[in-house]
Amino acid sequence: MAGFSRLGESWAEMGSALAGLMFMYAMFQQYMPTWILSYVESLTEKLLDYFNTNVQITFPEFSGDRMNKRSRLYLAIEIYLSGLASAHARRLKADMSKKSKTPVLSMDDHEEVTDEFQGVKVRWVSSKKENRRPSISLYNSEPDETRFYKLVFHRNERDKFTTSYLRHVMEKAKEMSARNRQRKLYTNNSGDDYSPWSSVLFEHPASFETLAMDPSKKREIMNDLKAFSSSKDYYAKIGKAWKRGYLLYGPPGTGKSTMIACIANYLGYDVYDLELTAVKNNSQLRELMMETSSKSVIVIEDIDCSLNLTGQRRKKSPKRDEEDHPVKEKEDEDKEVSKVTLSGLLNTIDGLWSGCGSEKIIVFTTNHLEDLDPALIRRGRMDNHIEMSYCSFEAFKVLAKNYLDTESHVLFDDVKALLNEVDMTPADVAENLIPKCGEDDADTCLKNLVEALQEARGEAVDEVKDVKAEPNKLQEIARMKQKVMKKLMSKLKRKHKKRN
Ligand SMILES: Nc1ncnc2c1ncn2[C@@H]1O[C@H](COP(=O)(O)OP(=O)(O)OP(=O)(O)O)[C@@H](O)[C@H]1O
Ligand SMILES: [Mg+2]
Repeated sequence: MAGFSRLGESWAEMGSALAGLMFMYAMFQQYMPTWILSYVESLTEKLLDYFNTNVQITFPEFSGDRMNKRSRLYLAIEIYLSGLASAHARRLKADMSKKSKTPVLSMDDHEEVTDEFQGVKVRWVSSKKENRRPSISLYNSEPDETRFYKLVFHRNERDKFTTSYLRHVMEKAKEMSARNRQRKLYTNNSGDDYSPWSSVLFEHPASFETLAMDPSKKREIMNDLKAFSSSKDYYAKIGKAWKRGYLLYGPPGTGKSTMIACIANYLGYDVYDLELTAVKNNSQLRELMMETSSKSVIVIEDIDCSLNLTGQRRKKSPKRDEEDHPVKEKEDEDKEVSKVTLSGLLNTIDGLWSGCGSEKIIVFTTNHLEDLDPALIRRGRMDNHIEMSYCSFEAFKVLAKNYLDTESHVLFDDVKALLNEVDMTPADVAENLIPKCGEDDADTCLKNLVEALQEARGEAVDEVKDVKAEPNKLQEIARMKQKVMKKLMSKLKRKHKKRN
C-alpha cells in the first residue's frame, strides 16, 4: 500500500511539475527566442504523435525549386484566416499591401485559431522554423526562416478537409481580397501611348444598402450579380463568354449611375467608363476592350446620345432647313470625329472579341429606351433590362434612413400619399431631405419634402386642366417641349463629358 501511495505521490509531483512548466512556457512564450519555441513545438508534436488521431497538412510560405516564390496557397490562407484571427487570436500581426485599402491582420507566429466547416472543427496553427544553413551564399536563396500554416483535423474527416474545405478556403480568400482590393475607375478620354485608358482610384461610397429602390427588385439584382460572379464553370460548360449585359433605363436622376457604382462595389470590380464619342473607330474600340481586365464593369452611359447608333439601321430622311437644304445634325458632326458604327459596337461586345478576358459586366444607360436600336439591347446582348423609376414610398424610406437616420415619422403617411400621385425622382427627393442650414432637423427636412411634393402635384393638376381645355394645341406644345429638352440634355451631357 505504501508503495502505491508513494507512486501516486510521484505521479502527482510529476503532474504538478509538468503543469508548472507549461504555465511558465505559456507566460514567457512571447519573450523566448524562436529556436526554443520551434524546438519545444517539435518536441511536443513528437510526444503527442504517439496518441494522435489527427491529420495535419503543412502549407509553407515559400514554394518553387529554390523556395524563392511566395506560395499562392499560403497567401490565400493568410487572407482567409485574417477574419478568424482578428476575431479570436490573442496575438496578431498587421501589414499593409499596395493593393489593399485596409491593413491585413494575420495570426502572429505560434498562434492558433479554430474554424468550423459543415459542423466540424479544425485547428489552424501559424508556425515558423529557422533554417540552419547559412543564408549568405551565392547558391542558396533560401530565407533564414520559413513560416508555414498547419491545418489539423480528425483523421475521420480526411476526405472533407483535403478537398471541399480547401476549396472553400480558396474561394473565400478570393472573395475577401476582391472586397479589400483598391479598385480603379478607368476612362478613355486621356489615355497615353502606353495605355488607352487612364485611371484614378475608385472610391464611390454607393452600396445596395443605400440605394433607394424597391427591396424585392434590389434583392433580385443582387442575386443575379452573385450568381454571375460565381458561374465560371457554368459559362464554360454552356460555351459562352463569361460576361453579362445590363441595360439601365429611366429618367434623369433615378439612380442609373449610382447603380453602376453599387454593382462595382458589391462585386469588387473595377469600372471602365467608355466614352464612345472619344473613340475614333471600330479598331480603336476593339483595342480598348482588349485592354480591359477581368472583374470589371464596362460602362457606356447615355448610349442614346453617345453616337448616332440609334438610327443607323433605320433609314432616316435628312432634316431640311426653311429653303429645303439638308441640315447637318449634331450627330453627323460627331460621326466625323468618331467612326464607331453600330455593327462595330455589337461585334465588340458580343462577337469574337468579347471572349478576350472574362468576368465582365457591360452596362448601358439611357434616358430614352424607345430610341435605341433593338439589336443593341436584345436579350443575350443586354441580358438584364432594369427600369430605374421615380421614387416609390419604399425607396423613400431608404433615403430617409440614409439622410435623416429616420425609419418612421408622422409625416411618412403624407409622403406616401403624395408619392402615389406625383412623379419625383430619387435625386429630387434626396435633395429635399438634405438640411438646408446646419440646424435643420428631420421634421424640417420632411416638411420641405412634403411642400415640394405638394407643389409638384399642383403643377401636374394645372397641366391636366390646360390639356383638357385645349387638348390638341397643348399636347403639341408638350411634345415640342419634350423634344427641345431632350436635345438640350444631350448637348449638355456631351459638353460635360468632353470637359471632363
Ligand atoms: N435610387 C437612388 N438611390 C439613392 N440615391 C439616388 C438614387 N437616385 C438618385 N440618387 C441621388 O441622386 C444623384 C443623381 O443620381 P444618378 O446620377 O445616379 O442618376 P442618373 O439616373 O444616372 O441620372 P442621369 O440620367 O442624369 O445620368 C446621386 O448622386 C444620388 O445621390
Ligand atoms: Mg447618370
